[in-house]
Amino acid sequence: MENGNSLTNGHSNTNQLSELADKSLFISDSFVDGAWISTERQFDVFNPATDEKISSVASLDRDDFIKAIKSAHVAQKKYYKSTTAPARGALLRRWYELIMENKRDLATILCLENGKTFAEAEGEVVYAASFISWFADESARSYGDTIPSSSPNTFIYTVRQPVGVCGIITPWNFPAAMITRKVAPALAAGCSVVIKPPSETPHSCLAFVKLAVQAGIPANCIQVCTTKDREAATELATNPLISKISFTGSTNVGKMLAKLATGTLKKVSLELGGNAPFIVFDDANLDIAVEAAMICKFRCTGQTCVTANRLLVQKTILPKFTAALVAKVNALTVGSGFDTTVTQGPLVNKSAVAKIHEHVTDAIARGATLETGGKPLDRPGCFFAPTVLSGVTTSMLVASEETFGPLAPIFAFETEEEAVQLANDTEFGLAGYLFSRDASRVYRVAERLECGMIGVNTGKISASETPFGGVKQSGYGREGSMYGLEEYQVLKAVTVGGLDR
Ligand SMILES: NC(=O)c1ccc[n+]([C@@H]2O[C@H](COP(=O)([O-])OP(=O)(O)OC[C@H]3O[C@@H](n4cnc5c(N)ncnc54)[C@H](O)[C@@H]3O)[C@@H](O)[C@H]2O)c1
Ligand SMILES: O=CCCC(=O)O
Repeated sequence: MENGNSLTNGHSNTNQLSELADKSLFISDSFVDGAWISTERQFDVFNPATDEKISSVASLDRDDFIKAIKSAHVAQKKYYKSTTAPARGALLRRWYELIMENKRDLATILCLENGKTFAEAEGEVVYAASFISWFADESARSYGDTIPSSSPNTFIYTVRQPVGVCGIITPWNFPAAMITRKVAPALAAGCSVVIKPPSETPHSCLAFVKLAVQAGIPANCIQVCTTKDREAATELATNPLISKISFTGSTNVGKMLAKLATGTLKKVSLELGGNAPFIVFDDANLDIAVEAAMICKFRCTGQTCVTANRLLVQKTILPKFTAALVAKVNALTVGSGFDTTVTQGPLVNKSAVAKIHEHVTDAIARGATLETGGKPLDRPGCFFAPTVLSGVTTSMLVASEETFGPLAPIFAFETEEEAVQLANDTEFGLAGYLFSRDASRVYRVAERLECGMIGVNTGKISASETPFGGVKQSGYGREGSMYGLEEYQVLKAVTVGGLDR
């Protein structure tokens, strides 16, 4: 035991990989122009629970990206012309089924490279597959309009057409779901994609793509360019054959890519960082609020963009809420995600550990109280003790920066007005949460929070049917839901004149 959180030992890569039922799903090549390709230049991938090297992966250069984009451009035209929307839906349905059949292997690969617990990894595989299932159905529900014309003998209608070749760039925290949430609607719409997966976790993407090809998705319509060369990856934002770029990741990189994309006026979707407020009013059901805080804060070891970054708690219930949260945090078990007793995996790398440590040290230096945790764990891997701080104020780093780690900082507030003001005092606007049993207050506060997504009396807001996305500097565009398909489409208006009526 350390800091109240129990520890378990690491699990080696070789053991986990030898247990894959289908070993061919563990791939270290890129997939370009319908072929698996390797390169002399490679980058290494590490197991964050043990620091062991897992693999060396192909590191593509700009010319490889250009080749993939050209090939995806030719393929997209053929794919759209030769498939109906229901036929594209059927391909996605088959891909979904193959993912579910290979769920354990996919979760093993994901757990190994990302570190999240095996249960969470399996959960992510199912979550990732749910977007494919959703867009398999949505594919056929893409409607245009008929429009009464102001000119005689004229008829106007609209059609939704695929935008073209899409560049997809994703982060490591959800190595599977961030890819399927983009690729499934793109393929459903009749687009082709060139994916640049994160260099920390490329293997999940490669395994998913192998299954897509097995499902019958035309090979050149789904290309994967693994690389450590970020310059080369910017080709996705500048190449004129790319019509759309969809990015999930940090706000700085998103802004830089959006600027590059204006050069050729690409359609752009950005799912960026967050700084979610989690407001607990004194009329809330405390058990529900504490349980939600645990899910929302400590899922994926605090490395989700919708994680509760700031816990705002009404003064009257502060001692009770803090004690209940600390008790739950002390019951967490930290270690390798493959250990079934573990509830908290490692952080993704050493710099993630350094960032949370900086936030904790800064907050304590400025007067916060350490309730539990507070330091990196002295063992191999990238571990930080799950931490609760109370007495946190807006002068501290954690108030304005996304920690992206297992740190629950508690701020106190007195009035509803103050809570809303504190919650909105950030440049970000992805998710927000509020806990109250007063229906009018729920409506009022949900209306005033400057966020793209709100959880009321729940910490779970992500689902394939719910529009996912932010406002302010958390980006624009919506993923999943009935709105997700149109991000990959353009609306064409057809005016037919000279009709004989
Ligand atoms: N809003 C959302 O839906 C969402 C979801 C997950 C993560 N995120 C955010 O992502 C961040 C963490 O992920 P990260 O550290 O991987 O982010 P990141 O921006 O560093 O990287 C994201 C992706 O962009 C690539 N990349 C980085 N620099 C690039 C460049 N110059 N040119 C081209 N590609 C480049 C990376 O290799 C990776 O594939 C957090 O801020 C988190 O909030 C947001
Ligand atoms: O980290 C961001 C995505 C997580 C989610 O989809 O809930």
